Amino acid sequence: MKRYRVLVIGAGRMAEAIFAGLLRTQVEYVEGIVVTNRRNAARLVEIEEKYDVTVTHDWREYIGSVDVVLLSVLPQDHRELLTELAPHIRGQLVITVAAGIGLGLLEEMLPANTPVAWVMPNTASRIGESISLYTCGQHVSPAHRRMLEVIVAGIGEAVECTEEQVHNLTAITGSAPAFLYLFTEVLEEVAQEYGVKPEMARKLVVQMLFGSVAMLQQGEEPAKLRDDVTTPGGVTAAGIEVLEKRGFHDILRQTIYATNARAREMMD
Ligand SMILES: NC(=O)C1=CN([C@@H]2O[C@H](COP(=O)(O)OP(=O)(O)OC[C@H]3O[C@@H](n4cnc5c(N)ncnc54)[C@H](OP(=O)(O)O)[C@@H]3O)[C@@H](O)[C@H]2O)C=CC1
Ligand SMILES: O=C(O)[C@@H]1CCC=N1
Repeated sequence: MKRYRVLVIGAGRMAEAIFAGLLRTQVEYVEGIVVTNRRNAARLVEIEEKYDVTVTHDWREYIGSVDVVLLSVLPQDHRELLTELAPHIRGQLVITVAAGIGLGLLEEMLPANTPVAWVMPNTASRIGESISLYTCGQHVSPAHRRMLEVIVAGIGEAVECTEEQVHNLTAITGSAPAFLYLFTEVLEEVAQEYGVKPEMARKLVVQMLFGSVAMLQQGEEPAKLRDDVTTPGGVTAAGIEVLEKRGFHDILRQTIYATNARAREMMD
C-alpha cells in the first residue's frame, strides 16, 4: 500500500484539525507528517509534544521529499507563500484549504503541470466530522486523487464539487458552524436570563440541537419537522411569526452572500 509524506504549511487551528485527523484515522496511509509555521515557535513545540509529527522552521529541508504539500495559511498569505514555494515544487500535490483561493491562483503561481486541489473543510475536522468540499486542478492524476481522498477522509466526509460550487458553498459548510454556535449562544444566554444555571443551559440546548440533527440525519424533511413542532394555534407559531416578521430568511441569505462575497474578495 502506498504511504504518503505530507508537509503541512501553517500550524493553526485548521492545520491541527487536519493532521490530527490523519494521525487518528489514516496512519496506514501516512509515512510522515512535517508541520511548519511562519514564526510562532512555541506553537511548534506544543504540536511536537502532542503529536507524532516532525516540526520544522524551514520547510525547504523537507519539500523535496514529500508527496503532498498542504497549505493551511490565511488566504491573504498565499501569494507570498506560493512565490516562495514555486521553485521547490516538482510534481508534489499542492492542496490549499483557504477560503476564496480557488485553483486558478495555485495553477498560475506554481510551475506548469503542478497538480493542485482546493479543499474547504470545517472545524468539525477536529473530531473527524467535517463535511469537506473539494475540487481538483487540471493536472491531478488518479494517483493524486487517491492522496487527496486519504487527506479528506481523515477529517470526516467529503464531496467533490466544481470550483464554483466550492466558492458558493464556503459559507454553508465552512462558516455556518459559526452561525449555528451563535444561535446556540443566544439560546443559552436567554435560558440563563430565566435563572437556569450555565451548565444546565448548555445541556438543554446541546441535547435539543443533537436530537434535532439526529432527526434530520434520519432523512426527515426540515419543513415537515418544523411543522411537527408548530402545533396549530400553539406557542411555536408565535415565535416563528417573529422570525418571519423580522426577516429571518433574508437575514440568513444576506449572511451567506456576505460570507461568500468576502471569501471571493480575499484574493483581489
Ligand atoms: N477555521 C476554520 O473554520 C476554517 C479555516 N479554513 C481556512 O484555513 C486556513 C487557516 O485558517 P486557521 O487555521 O483558522 O488560521 P490560523 O490563524 O489559526 O493559522 C494560520 C497559520 O498560518 C501560518 N502561516 C502564515 N503564513 C505562513 C507562511 N508564510 N509560512 C508558514 N506558515 C504560515 C501561521 O503561522 P504563525 O502563527 O507562525 O504566523 C499560522 O500557523 C485559512 O485559509 C482559512 O480560510 C477553511 C475552512 C474552515
Ligand atoms: O472565517 C474564515 O475565514 C474561515 C473560512 C471558512 C471558515 N472559516
